[in-house]
Amino acid sequence: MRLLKRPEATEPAVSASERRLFGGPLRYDAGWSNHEYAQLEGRLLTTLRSMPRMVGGTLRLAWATDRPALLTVAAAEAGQGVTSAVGLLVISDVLRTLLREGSAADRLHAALPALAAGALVAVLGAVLASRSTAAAGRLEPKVERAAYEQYLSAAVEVELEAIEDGEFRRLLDSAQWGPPSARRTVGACVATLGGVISLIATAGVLTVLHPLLLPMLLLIAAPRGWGAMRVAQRRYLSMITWVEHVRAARLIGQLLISRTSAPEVRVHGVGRYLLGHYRNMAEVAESEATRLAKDKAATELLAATLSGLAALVTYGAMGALIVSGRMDLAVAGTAVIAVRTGSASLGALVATTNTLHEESLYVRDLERFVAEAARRAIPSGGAPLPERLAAVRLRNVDFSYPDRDEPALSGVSLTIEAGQVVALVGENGSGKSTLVKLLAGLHLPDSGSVTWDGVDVRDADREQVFDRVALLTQDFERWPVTARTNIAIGRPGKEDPERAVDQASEVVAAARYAGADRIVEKLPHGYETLLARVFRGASELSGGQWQKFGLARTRFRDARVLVVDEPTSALDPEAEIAAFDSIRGLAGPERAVVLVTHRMSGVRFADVIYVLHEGRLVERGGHDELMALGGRYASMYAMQAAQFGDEPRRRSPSLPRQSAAPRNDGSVT
Ligand SMILES: Nc1ncnc2c1ncn2[C@@H]1O[C@H](COP(=O)(O)OP(=O)(O)OP(=O)(O)O)[C@@H](O)[C@H]1O
Repeated sequence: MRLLKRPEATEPAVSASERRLFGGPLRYDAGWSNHEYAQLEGRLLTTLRSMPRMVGGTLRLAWATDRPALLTVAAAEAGQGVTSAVGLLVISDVLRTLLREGSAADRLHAALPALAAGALVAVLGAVLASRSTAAAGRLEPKVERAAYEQYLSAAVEVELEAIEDGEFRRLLDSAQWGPPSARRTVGACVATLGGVISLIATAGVLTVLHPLLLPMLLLIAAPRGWGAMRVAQRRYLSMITWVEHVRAARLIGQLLISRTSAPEVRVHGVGRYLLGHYRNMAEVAESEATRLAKDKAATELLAATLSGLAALVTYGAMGALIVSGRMDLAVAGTAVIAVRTGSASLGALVATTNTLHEESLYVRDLERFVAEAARRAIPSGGAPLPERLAAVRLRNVDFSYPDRDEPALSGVSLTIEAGQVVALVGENGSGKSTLVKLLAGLHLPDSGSVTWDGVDVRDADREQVFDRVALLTQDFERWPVTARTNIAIGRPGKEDPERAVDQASEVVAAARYAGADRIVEKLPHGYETLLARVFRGASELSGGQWQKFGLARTRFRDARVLVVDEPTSALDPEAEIAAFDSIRGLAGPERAVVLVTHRMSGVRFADVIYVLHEGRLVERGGHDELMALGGRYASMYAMQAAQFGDEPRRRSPSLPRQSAAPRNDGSVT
């Protein structure tokens, strides 16, 4: 039986709103859309055959997290199957005793031991069910937690390049549904196991009672099973096809309530406009829900009719067998009960099998992600780096992003020495941030080398490379934690409870250094103020105030190479001057500062200035040297100075087409 025919009607109608807002149906570039194909090709046998492989991963996880709970569930479910089989045999025995000849009192008396045994078996069944529920309840959250930990730890260990790769991100996206699905898979496994065992038990008893009873049970249960499977499959297909539409409607809802859109929503009247589109899209989605409900009702009615007809045939056949003396009345009575319970459990089994299949699709995504993440993980171990830094060298470095034809860096060679303040300048997209990521070991060069005191980053223990870098990037993280932790998170390892006092004073010193102490003074709970407006009692900072916290964090990290990328973009003029002073002060005999900025005033003091243009290094030298050269740097500087009219224009502010000639190795003469 084919599980699913793809009815044309499930294709979402593109609403006028979707067309207007998104130019057509909104399709998330998400990995889970792959399931559509898995489902479309699904057939009952294929589903059943793939089941052990698909639930294997979850069961292995359950085995690893709580072996006793898993064994308890399995034993309790098997025990319940046995009790239900014994229960049926007891019923048969009781009926046989009650239907034989003799006075009612005698027959009842004779049936008492079997009745008592039946009661005992029922109690045992209930105890086993409660044991199974308790153990499964203990197991499920543990499996979800273990799966989520597996997901998160795999994600944090991969190379940055993987995180920026669209394919990998799709996998990352689809795998996030894996942990809750693993939890539900445990529940569905338990239900399926219980269903299978009780079905085997019922089938066994029926076969013992009369060989014709088992085929009869299947005849009655099959239509209901088919109906349950069909409804579940159609619901799933509809969910897959319509989820994009539902998400699009939800996206509009989020835009209406988000903080950043709030001013335009009000002033530009975007609120009423989007609300109308939301209603329009919701109505289209409701029509799909109505279609599904009608389809479900029709399927269930058809299944019930077929099942009723099968029951009629079965009971008719049983009647004929009884009349012809080929079936005992007591056996027939037991058979009626067994057929009813058996058909109900077969229907439930089909439904749980379907759930199991659905959930395990998501768990399989998680498994694929974990395997791929392991393949793309940052290698652990490697050559150690010397404790004191002498220099970091880039030699003939080429680097391209996977989805770009043009290289982001091409033949770049430069040296950063301890004690230096090195500035990287260049127009937008010239490769400054990319260079910084290579320097920090976040990306590896396609060719050429990056060496830390002679050790190639490819061979180095990357943890040691990271340990020696402090990063203050343009989009540095504004952690939703307290002011203190926002600074201390710069070096989480310093959070040793035994040196809590030291740490507190270091946080204060770092804040003072960056000028963040004056901000803290005005916060309602000082350093213990939570910085995230979304939480109750928290405070929010302005962009410039956050930059001061970023600088304080960098200072607190106290690394060998401090990289500061556009650290003053949101600062007022006074704060900017102070920030550049602080940055200059960060350099020390064993520490280098790499400054990336478009503020030419902040670059003047650098020991060496490197100018990048379209991924190539085109100029290098001190401020005076580069001004005298009259190349790209001099033009950029003159352009900014000219805006204030306080510096004589040395030349036209337009950038030169050809600046100082780069040497073959990418460095500049
Ligand atoms: N993650 C990425 N994936 C693909 N291309 C990227 C990525 N990051 C940067 N690029 C591209 O690489 C080139 C260099 O970018 P980079 O961010 O290094 O420039 P930048 O000099 O720091 O620019 P800006 O001054 O605007 O910060 C640009 O063409 C940019 O579009």
